Amino acid sequence: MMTPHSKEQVLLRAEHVCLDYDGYHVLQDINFSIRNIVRPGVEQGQVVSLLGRSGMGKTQLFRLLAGLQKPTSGTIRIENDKEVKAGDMGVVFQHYYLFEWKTIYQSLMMAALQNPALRGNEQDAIARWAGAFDITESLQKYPQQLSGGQRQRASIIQQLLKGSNYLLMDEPFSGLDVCVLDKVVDMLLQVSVSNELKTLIIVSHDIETCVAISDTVYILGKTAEGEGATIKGEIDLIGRDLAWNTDIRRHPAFRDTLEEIKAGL
Ligand SMILES: Nc1ncnc2c1ncn2[C@@H]1O[C@H](COP(=O)(O)OP(=O)(O)OP(=O)(O)O)[C@@H](O)[C@H]1O
Repeated sequence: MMTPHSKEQVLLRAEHVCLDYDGYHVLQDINFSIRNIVRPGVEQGQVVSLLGRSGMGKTQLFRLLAGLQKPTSGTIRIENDKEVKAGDMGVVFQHYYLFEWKTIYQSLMMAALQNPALRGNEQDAIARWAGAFDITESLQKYPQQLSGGQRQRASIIQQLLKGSNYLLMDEPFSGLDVCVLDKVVDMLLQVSVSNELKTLIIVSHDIETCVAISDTVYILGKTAEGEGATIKGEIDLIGRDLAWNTDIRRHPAFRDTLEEIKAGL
C-alpha cells in the first residue's frame, strides 16, 4: 500500500536545459522538477538521484545544478522561482573539497559561521553532527590524515553546517567500503528527514545505492546517436512502495527496479 503523501510546491525546476561545447551537444532538453513531499505527521525531505552511465554528462549536469556554469540554453530555478547561482546549494564534490591546511574542526567552524541560524551554537552543532556521523575523533586532524570515508563524511557535514536546504552531491558513494557506505547512507537519510524542505540531489552511477536511498530516480541517457543526453526516464519509488522503507533491499520490487534501470541506462 502506498504511503500517504502529497507533492506540493516546486523546489527545483529544470526547463529545456541544453549544454553544448563547440556545437557538440552534451546535454539536450533536460526537464524535471522536484516538489516538496508532504506526509501527514512526518517531517519528510526529498531525495532525488540522477543516474547515468559514464561519460553521459553527469558531472556537467552537476555543475549546472550547482550554478557553477550556465547552460547554453534553458533554465534551472530553485525556491521562489529564481535562477540557481553558485552558493545557493551545499555542494559535495567527488574529490572531497576540504582545506588541506586546516584541521577538520577549523573547516567545519568556517562553514558553521556562514549560517546565521547557528549563531552562538556553532560548536554544539559541529559536535552533534560529528558525533552522529562518527568523526569526533578526526576533528583535530588534517584532511590528509583521514580515510576517504571520513573525508567524505566531513565534507558532507561541512555543507550541512552551512544550512542550505539543498545538498547536491557528485558520486557520494564512490570509493567507500560497504560498512562506510552504509554509514553514509544512514547519515543522508537522517539528513533528509531533518527538515521538511531538505532536498538531496545525488548524481551517480551507483544504481543500487541510489534506489535504496531515493524517492525518485531520473535516468540520464541518450535517445539517439549524435544527440546530447537527456532525462530518458523517471522512476517514482514512492509509487512502488520502495521509498522510506528500511528493509527495502529485501523487497522483490527492489531487484526488479534495479534490473529495469540497468536495462534502460
Ligand atoms: N570542456 C569541455 N569541452 C568539450 N567537451 C567536454 C568538456 N567537458 C566535458 N565534455 C564532454 O562532455 C561529456 C560528458 O562528460 P561528463 O564528465 O559530464 O560525464 P560523466 O557522466 O560525469 O562521466 P563519468 O561518470 O565518467 O565521470 C563527455 O563526452 C565529455 O567529453
